[in-house]
Amino acid sequence: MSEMNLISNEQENLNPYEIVQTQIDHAGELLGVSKDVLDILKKPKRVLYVSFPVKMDDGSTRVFEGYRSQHNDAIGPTKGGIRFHPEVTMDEVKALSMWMSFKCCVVNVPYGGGKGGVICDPHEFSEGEIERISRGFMEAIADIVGPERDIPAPDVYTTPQIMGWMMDTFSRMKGQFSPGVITGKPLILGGSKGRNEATARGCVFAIEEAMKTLNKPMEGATVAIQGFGNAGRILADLLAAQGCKIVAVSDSTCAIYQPEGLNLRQVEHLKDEETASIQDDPDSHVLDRPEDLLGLEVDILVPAALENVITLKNANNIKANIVAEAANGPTTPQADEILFKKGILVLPDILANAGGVIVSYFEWVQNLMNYYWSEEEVNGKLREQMVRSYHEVHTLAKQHQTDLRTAAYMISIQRITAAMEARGWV
Ligand SMILES: NC(=O)C1=CN([C@@H]2O[C@H](COP(=O)(O)OP(=O)(O)OC[C@H]3O[C@@H](n4cnc5c(N)ncnc54)[C@H](O)[C@@H]3O)[C@@H](O)[C@H]2O)C=CC1
Ligand SMILES: O=C(O)CCC(=O)C(=O)O
Repeated sequence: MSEMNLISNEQENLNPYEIVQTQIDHAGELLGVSKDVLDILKKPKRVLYVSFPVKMDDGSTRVFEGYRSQHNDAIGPTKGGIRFHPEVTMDEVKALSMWMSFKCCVVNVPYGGGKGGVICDPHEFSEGEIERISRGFMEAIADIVGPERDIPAPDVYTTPQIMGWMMDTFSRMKGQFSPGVITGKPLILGGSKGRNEATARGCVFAIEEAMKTLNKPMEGATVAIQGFGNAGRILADLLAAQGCKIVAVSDSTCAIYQPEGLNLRQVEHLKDEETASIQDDPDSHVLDRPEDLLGLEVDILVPAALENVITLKNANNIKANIVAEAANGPTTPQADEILFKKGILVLPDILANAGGVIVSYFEWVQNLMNYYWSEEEVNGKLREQMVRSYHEVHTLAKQHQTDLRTAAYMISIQRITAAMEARGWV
């Protein structure tokens, strides 16, 4: 990490595509891999831009834009979620697809990385409009996805129901039932038991191992979580079940804090109410600025929302012992360097949130076999894969006296390089 020497007074670069390129260069340099290899890894193989018309409820037609990026398919078909968010950009989707490649490799899932995004805020639309946007996007990308080509999944503001509509659209277009084209589906359409909780559950397994590394008990550990959706909310429940005290959570509207521990049932109930919000929780107080959650004195900090939240500006304020990145790309390279110097153990996104794609892989395998596993079997295999990967990364980081992110990239780059060599690409 010390070689990075990235801290400067210049304004920080927050472009996620350039950030992932910096991360690749840094790990590649430590590994001594050739420039040819790095040149391949630093660009996605294919990025599709699409625009598609959608009939709105008021009879008007609106044109939506989106992207699907496929980074590297040396090891297998590309894989990764689809995000519906007003701030989606092509560079963001490219970066997310690249993080997917390294994520799949570090946990030994035989996929390359892909990612998609539609520029929209689903909160503005009716259910029928969201269905038509989902079907329209799948129709627009159908030529480049498929069970053996590229397999989407849920991400920010997309749901199992959306995966179901997309699967249906693809199956109708191809004239055959194709559950393996997408994962994170409703169970009745070939979804896997445990997929909905998998990102959070995998992150808990990584946190447990990290706490053992630090000789700290889970019981009583304090936790702050930014983001209260699929990843953050389920993490709160699972960590509370391990005896952790969830003292703060936030969503896109505000952050709430209760040093004695939040009443999670109450907060969840408010989150589910159409007419209420977590800020109505009578037993906690709303932080002046939502980002103040990041600087709370807690054992475990979990960014579980969007990119670039721990930056040069606030990294020095982070007081947690562990930062567990349930979100993709929450920490910038410059912030990473500061956290490393402060002795904070960062569980990097490509490891910490890999539970989602691990169980997506299990879902795809079950779809291809048309034979389905119990939840215990899924969770047991997930635990095995997360624990083994954590220790591989941690051991390498110790050997190289570097941070876990760099070690995770080193493992992934070695594996992708071996596949590219075996295929004769380099
Ligand atoms: N869903 C999955 O299987 C996986 C998700 N991830 C990552 O986890 C992160 C969260 O995704 P999901 O939980 O799936 O999305 P989600 O749509 O279920 O939830 C997103 C949550 O973030 C909150 N949020 C949005 N903007 C925010 C802000 N500025 N500050 C605080 N909270 C904010 C929303 O209110 C919502 O509670 C993303 O980075 C995603 O890429 C990573 C691996 C797998
Ligand atoms: O489940 C998957 O295939 C990918 C989930 C995802 O988008 C991610 O890990 O960031």
